[in-house]
Amino acid sequence: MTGRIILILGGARSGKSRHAEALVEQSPGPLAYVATAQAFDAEMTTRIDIHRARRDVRWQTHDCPFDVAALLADLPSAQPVLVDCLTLWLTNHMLADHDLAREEAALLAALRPRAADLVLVANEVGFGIVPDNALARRFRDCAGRLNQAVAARADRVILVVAGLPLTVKDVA
Ligand SMILES: Nc1nc2c(ncn2[C@@H]2O[C@H](COP(=O)(O)OP(=O)(O)OP(=O)(O)O)[C@@H](O)[C@H]2O)c(=O)[nH]1
Repeated sequence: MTGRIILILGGARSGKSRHAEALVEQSPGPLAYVATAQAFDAEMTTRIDIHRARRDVRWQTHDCPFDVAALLADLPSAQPVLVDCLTLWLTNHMLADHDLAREEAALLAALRPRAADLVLVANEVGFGIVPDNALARRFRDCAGRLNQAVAARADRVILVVAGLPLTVKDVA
């Protein structure tokens, strides 16, 4: 059986992570949680602790702020994987001044069909007003382009709004 590639989009606190976790938890464990967040301050540490506490023993956590492509290649194809989230992964590379085109190409190449589902979470950041500084505008544009590229490769794309999932792409 071939797993699906599923992209879950949503705004901050939209419930996208919880929806993604519930989706992956439908598969038998062990389940891989690929965390791209870096805890630079106490607030982020608390957020991460809350996430860790709600994951049960089926989950194996991999902290991976940068090389998600290499990790995906290493994880067993039959293991369900959740990557949370691509927007923080992009932020990490932008702040480190890495070659975004190269990193994105490697990530997209790693989105190959696997035996189990691969679920990716990303923020939809483009709904607000035009940011007033160049870095924020670049980030918004890069995030939007990345979401489009991942969505093009995904079998299913779900937009989570106020905790409610709306399927916007479903290749049967
Ligand atoms: N480093 C690390 N990060 C984690 C871990 N568990 C969760 N995270 C990160 O926590 C982030 C989600 O934080 P939140 O601020 O709660 O999510 P949100 O996007 O605002 O809210 P939702 O839309 O409801 O998911 C994700 O990007 C994960 O990478 C972990 O074990 N380690």
